[in-house]
Amino acid sequence: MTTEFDLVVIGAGSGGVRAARMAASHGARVAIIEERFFGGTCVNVGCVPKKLFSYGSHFPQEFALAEDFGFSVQGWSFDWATLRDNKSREIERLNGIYQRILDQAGVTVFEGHGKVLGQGRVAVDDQELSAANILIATGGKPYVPEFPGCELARISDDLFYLETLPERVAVVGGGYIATEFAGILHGLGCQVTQVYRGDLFLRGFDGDIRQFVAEQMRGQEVDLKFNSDVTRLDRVGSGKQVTYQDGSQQTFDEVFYATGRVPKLDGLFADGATPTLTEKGAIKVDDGFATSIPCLYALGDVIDRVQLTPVALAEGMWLAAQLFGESKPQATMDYRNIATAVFSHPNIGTVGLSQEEALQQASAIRVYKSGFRPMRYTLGDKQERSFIKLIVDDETDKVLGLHMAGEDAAEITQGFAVAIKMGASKADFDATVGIHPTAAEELVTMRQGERITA
Ligand SMILES: Cc1cc2nc3c(=O)[nH]c(=O)nc-3n(C[C@H](O)[C@H](O)[C@H](O)COP(=O)(O)OP(=O)(O)OC[C@H]3O[C@@H](n4cnc5c(N)ncnc54)[C@H](O)[C@@H]3O)c2cc1C
Ligand SMILES: NC(=O)c1ccc[n+]([C@@H]2O[C@H](COP(=O)([O-])OP(=O)(O)OC[C@H]3O[C@@H](n4cnc5c(N)ncnc54)[C@H](O)[C@@H]3O)[C@@H](O)[C@H]2O)c1
Repeated sequence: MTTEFDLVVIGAGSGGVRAARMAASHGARVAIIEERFFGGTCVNVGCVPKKLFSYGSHFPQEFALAEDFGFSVQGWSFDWATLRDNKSREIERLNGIYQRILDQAGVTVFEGHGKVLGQGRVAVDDQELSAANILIATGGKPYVPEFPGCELARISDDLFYLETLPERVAVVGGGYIATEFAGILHGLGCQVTQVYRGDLFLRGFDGDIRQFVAEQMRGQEVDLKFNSDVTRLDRVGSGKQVTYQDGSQQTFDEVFYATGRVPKLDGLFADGATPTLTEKGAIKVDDGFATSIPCLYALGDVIDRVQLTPVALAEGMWLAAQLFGESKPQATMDYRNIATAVFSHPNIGTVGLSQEEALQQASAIRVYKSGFRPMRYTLGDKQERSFIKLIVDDETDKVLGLHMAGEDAAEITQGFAVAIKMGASKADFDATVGIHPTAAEELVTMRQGERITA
């Protein structure tokens, strides 16, 4: 049988679209299959609508701040339906753009469910395609643990389409999504309880940052309930009653679960066509994104390495160049020093190692910390603060980690990520003349470090 396509991609999300476009730009005959929405999680129920809601959720704070500058902003009100529907309109526009980008790149688009039938064989619903290579970029889906009443839990997708905004909300989980949702919902006026089973949320982030964000959120009157596990959910009137492991109970209007995501493999493989999976149910790939089946590749959230859009994009570009490019990229994808942000209130920006990780790799480090009240807040009694931390290898002077929580943390961190990726030393930071007055200048004016040995 002749192959119709050099590459068939299943899933038109961040990784799939980028791989398809880039492969086509290298001259490959490419098809892509999408069953739900163009642009995938990030565009439809992830980064983009989340960030739009996050922008919205800062307005009450801005109105209050405006008073300190002499503006009178009284009598404002908020209409959830306007924010939700404006967001949905913008997402529809982006869906169209994604489809057009694929068309313009010469990628053949199929709308339907993609299924791997065997080596080089893919089905789109009832139609069969043949391909020299197949790429799985089907992403992930929310995971909710099994417990009595778990069917009453809402997932992150639901937030983006809620009919009405609940007054009292519980957000269960201590990762990116739960912490971002807690900030958004609180900012939009909900009474929020974030429930986390461990001592302190945001596991994996730098310890000082985790503490700082918890203090700031408590200061904003978000109820952070740590060391709490939900054992059951019951419907009580129009509310949902949470029972905790200690027997205590609380009733909310909505309970969101953000307890991680799992790879999306539903109906993806015909019998006998499933590649090897990891213990956590992700598709197992080698350094070149090859699965255990010849010419079958996978990348993005479905391989569960780093669940971030820019990582899926980078993996897609890498693979397209590797398979079809004239010049091959570096031997393997470089996952070191990937900058990331949590769009919580306050924002977190981070790149490189946390203090805990640095102490496992270096025999001694220097830690520079600065906590301050941003100038914007100094005219009134607002207690918003920012916190910045640099971690430096004491022997080599190389900056190993940069962490910030506070206003503009994500934007500031992105710029500094270039320096850290290039291997900047603390002396390089010191030799950089700051921009005054900014919060970011703090990062090039930190002089008093504390030496800590492993
Ligand atoms: C609430 C939330 C907020 C987030 N915020 C951020 C953020 O701020 N920054 C960031 O970097 N990352 C963020 N992420 C993570 C980011 O969205 C993902 O890492 C990224 O979308 C992964 O891209 P992907 O291509 O692997 O999968 P996806 O974008 O999930 O795309 C997979 C696509 O495959 C389709 N599909 C699945 N199965 C099939 C099938 N059998 N046939 C056809 N099509 C199929 C799906 O419908 C989907 O369109 C967020 C995620 C969530 C849930
Ligand atoms: N700003 C961003 O870049 C951004 C935003 C959102 C999501 N994301 C990506 O999406 C991924 C998924 O986000 P997430 O927040 O769902 O996952 P996560 O892995 O960040 O956090 C999951 C949380 O749920 C908790 N948990 C897991 N199982 C549980 C259980 N049975 N009971 C109670 N708690 C449980 C974990 O302890 C953890 O705190 C993230 O890892 C991230 O890579 C990125």
